[in-house]
Amino acid sequence: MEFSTSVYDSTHHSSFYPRESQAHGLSVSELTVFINRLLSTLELEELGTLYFQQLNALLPVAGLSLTDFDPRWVYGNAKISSTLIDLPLQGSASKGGEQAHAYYYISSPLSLSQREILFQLHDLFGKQVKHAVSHSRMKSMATKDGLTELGNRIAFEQAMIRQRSWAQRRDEPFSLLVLDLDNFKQVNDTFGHSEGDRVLAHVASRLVNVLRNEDEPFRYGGDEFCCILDCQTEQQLLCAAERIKASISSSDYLVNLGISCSLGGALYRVGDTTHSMFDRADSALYKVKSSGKDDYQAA
Ligand SMILES: Nc1nc2c(ncn2[C@@H]2O[C@H](COP(=O)(O)OP(=O)(O)OP(=O)(O)O)[C@@H](O)[C@H]2O)c(=O)[nH]1
Repeated sequence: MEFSTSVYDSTHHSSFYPRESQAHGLSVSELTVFINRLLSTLELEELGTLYFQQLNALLPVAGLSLTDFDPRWVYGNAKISSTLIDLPLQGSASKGGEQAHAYYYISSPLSLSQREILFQLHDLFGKQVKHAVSHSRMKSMATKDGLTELGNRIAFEQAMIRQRSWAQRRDEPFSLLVLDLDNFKQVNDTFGHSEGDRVLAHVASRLVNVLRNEDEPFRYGGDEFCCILDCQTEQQLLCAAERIKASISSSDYLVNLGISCSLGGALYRVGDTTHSMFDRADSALYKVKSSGKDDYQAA
């Protein structure tokens, strides 16, 4: 389509806006394509700021000046006048259940037709944002464990692929720890499933707190967790396992419920697949389980 090269230059964000002189002539479908292309280049976290940036960029289409233009994020409602425009932000994060609104304070009163155009532009952009946000939520739901908020098994497998390719390129090993709770079934059986759920969430938060930023915990399934660790020697791996075990056994809540944990670890070897590495860690875990639990081993 011609406008992709003539009206927009996609090589850089700042040059991605419609050129003002041409913007007046844009049709709604051209604007939609423009906004879609913008969104496809954005990280969703940046959307809040960009939402305003793009709307500001589109204002000239309504023949508006940006002078004394003061857009703000506001939650809740405000009175609308010809110099105050209230635009609900579709799909925006809400605070206490209230939708966020963008309020535009404009120095000179707008005509009805200008306000109408502004609303239309906002609506158009808002719809794209809404789709992008729900897409991102769905993506996150697919890779996040709802109970513990850790990455789930899919996220673990994806992270392992990234980690293995990094290890191969850099010739730097990493480690995998598999953790299984001891006596967890007893909590479910004695105190009920929801207490069991609380235990799993508690263990997850302990893992998040005890691990370094470079390390990542996942809930693999049931009462089993995996940690991908930036440990390059067996000694470092065992040290991390000890730290995790100590963190679990220092929780009065877990100890009073009779919960401890068993861990098996494996260091990356050249040619390892996720499967082969997981199998080694899991067989180390199995040895710990069969020799009395509440301990760790590396394969
Ligand atoms: N509350 C709760 N329980 C779960 C969940 N997922 C799996 N479970 C239960 O977790 C238990 C895991 O079983 P096991 O690992 O054999 O139980 P365990 O008592 O820890 O056994 P050991 O590992 O030998 O100590 C089963 O009873 C499952 O029903 C969950 O999301 N919430």
